[in-house]
Amino acid sequence: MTLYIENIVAGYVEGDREVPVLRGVSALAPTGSFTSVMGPSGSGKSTLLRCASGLMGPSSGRVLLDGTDITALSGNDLIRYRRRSMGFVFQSFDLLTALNVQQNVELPLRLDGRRPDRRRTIEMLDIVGLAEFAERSPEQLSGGQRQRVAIARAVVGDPTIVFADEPTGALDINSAANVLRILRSIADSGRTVVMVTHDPVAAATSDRVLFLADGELVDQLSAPTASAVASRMTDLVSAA
Ligand SMILES: Nc1ncnc2c1ncn2[C@@H]1O[C@H](COP(=O)(O)OP(=O)(O)OP(=O)(O)O)[C@@H](O)[C@H]1O
Repeated sequence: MTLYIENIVAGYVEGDREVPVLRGVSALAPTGSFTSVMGPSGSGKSTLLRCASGLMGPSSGRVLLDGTDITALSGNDLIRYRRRSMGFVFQSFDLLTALNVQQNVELPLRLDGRRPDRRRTIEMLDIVGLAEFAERSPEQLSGGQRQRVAIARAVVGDPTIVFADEPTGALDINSAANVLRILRSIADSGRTVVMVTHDPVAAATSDRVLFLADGELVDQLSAPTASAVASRMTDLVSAA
């Protein structure tokens, strides 16, 4: 699924004034591509991801997914669209401890009124190397394992686009590498992946890096290497 963000302006209301965050951002993520979003703290990365995934409405601009303008969808249509087409992975995993691993993975399907197929759930858990953990509580898993469960949950509904907000932020180097390898393979299987990260090594697994500064897209890097990403970030932070 091709994501096209067109001239997004967005902010937050604080008291009686609107604080601007994104000041006209346009970007393209083609089908099957893996895009990273980087930038100094507070530059608007998470806000961009929220707008791109319909979690937050921009004050102007459009978000087109294969030509569908999701900013024009309302209420239930937007919820349904998000449940059918999108997968989400967050830094904090957000697994429910009252459910076991299998039930956590199946939750998005149940929320969408779909009947989970245990074979498919186990297949998803197998992809992230956790098939034998299906009956466990998330509390019995390490951080890296929890994040892999969250990825299985993100892809169980066969989304066409996956959004990840600092998916490796809470992980050690080995677990992070594992999670990045899985995200890379999700993109290689034809889904679009968009990831916010602070880590140049993580960004280097993607096809393209978008650099935000103060709510504007200031640079892009294709076929990134960790050192090229790190040097652009250093430039951005010293310019801020
Ligand atoms: N819910 C909110 N209400 C008000 N202001 C917010 C809210 N969320 C974010 N902001 C503000 O919007 C700006 C951009 O935040 P955002 O989380 O998009 O930045 P970021 O680049 O992802 O930052 P970080 O790297 O620190 O996570 C910040 O100044 C932040 O304080």
